[in-house]
Amino acid sequence: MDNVFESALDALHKAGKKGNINPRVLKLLSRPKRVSDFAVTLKRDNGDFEVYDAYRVAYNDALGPTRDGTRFVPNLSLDEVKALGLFMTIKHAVSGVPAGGGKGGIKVDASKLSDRELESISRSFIRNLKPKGPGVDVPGADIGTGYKTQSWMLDEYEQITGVHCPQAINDKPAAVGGTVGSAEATGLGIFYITQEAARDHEIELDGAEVVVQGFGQVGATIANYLHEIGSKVIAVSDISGGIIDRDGLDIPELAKKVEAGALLKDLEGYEQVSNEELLELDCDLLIPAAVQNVINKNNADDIKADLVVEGANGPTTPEADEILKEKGIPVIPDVVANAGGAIVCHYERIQGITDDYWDIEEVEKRLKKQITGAYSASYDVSQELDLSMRHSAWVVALKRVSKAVEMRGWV
Ligand SMILES: NC(=O)c1ccc[n+]([C@@H]2O[C@H](COP(=O)([O-])OP(=O)(O)OC[C@H]3O[C@@H](n4cnc5c(N)ncnc54)[C@H](O)[C@@H]3O)[C@@H](O)[C@H]2O)c1
Repeated sequence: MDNVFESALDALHKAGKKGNINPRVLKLLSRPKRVSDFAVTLKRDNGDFEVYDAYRVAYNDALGPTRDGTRFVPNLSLDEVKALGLFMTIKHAVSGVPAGGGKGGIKVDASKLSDRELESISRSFIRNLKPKGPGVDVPGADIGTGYKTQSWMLDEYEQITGVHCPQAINDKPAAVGGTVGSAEATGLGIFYITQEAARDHEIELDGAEVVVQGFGQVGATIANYLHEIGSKVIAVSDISGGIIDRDGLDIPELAKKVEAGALLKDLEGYEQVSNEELLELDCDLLIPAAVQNVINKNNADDIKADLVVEGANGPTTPEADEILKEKGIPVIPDVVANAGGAIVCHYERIQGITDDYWDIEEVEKRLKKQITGAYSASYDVSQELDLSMRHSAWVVALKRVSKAVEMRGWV
């Protein structure tokens, strides 16, 4: 299935059937509630003029205001934004976050823009979106956006309304009303989930052999947490390729080199491994934390890990999911495993609304309780209905959305 939105709908209907979800709710969830499709213009530094496609999708808001990321990427499509809006609806629902799913973005290569140009399109995105505020829709960050763009978006929103309102935009730095712990939230959430899953599948993490694909914000963070508790991270990779050491890599040392700008393939003194070979290594735990569709029908049969925890969004295709299930390899799905960022965005909102800012211990304590709660709810349903964790996570989420939709009398 090539169309990303069709694949998302396929997942929706499969889970809906397995979970016996009200067909009217599935019908309602088969398209977004609201789509904004608009233009963002830019006067380039060199005098050129550009018009970019921009979108914001409010997928479903039965559980609360729509929330989540804004993607600045050159190949953005409305179907991709719709699919991501549905995924966020599921991720918030399974995590117990009182929010609906939203997503948006601009079809632009942000890496080719100067800071002034990036500021201009970030502000223009907010002006042209005409956001209705934190009770309706809250844009956060995603690929190509981050602290800088979110600070400009917040400032633009506040300039328009004339009111300070940190809860209107997510993923801001703490200096403008963001939360501490946001940068590590996804990696830390994956760490908590990995501890739960390792216990349920009888894997001793102390000394466990771990492979991590992707050594960016998510991959390096989870590799480091596991290294700290004595796991042997035997292989890691980035877009340039991977490195392997069966005795365990020195993750803090590697992180320093990568933060300084090194690519893994250029590091001297390491045995190299390709991204494809890395996924097929014999190990206790495999964490794909880079891009989508890396475990697919071509390599799923050769995966030898005892447990897969999805750090990236959509790293396993539906066909590969079936193959891994037949092989008895449990997969902890993205909607549960990498929900830490979305959960901590919720804490960012609470802190913005109350003007009461928490310390890191408070953020981490709440994250652990909330994300492991999502894991347990999904695990219990997977045992009860004999489903994969992916299907059970969707069923848990759909039941929660369904209840809210029905109580509101929408179907
Ligand atoms: N950052 C978050 O809070 C967050 C939250 C939820 C999900 N995710 C997902 O996690 C994944 C990683 O996000 P991130 O924030 O760490 O990104 P990042 O840009 O910080 O790091 C990505 C890493 O993957 C590597 N990479 C890129 N393309 C690759 C390829 N084709 N093969 C192998 N490696 C490749 C990069 O070199 C880099 O090491 C993405 O799928 C993202 O959607 C991130």
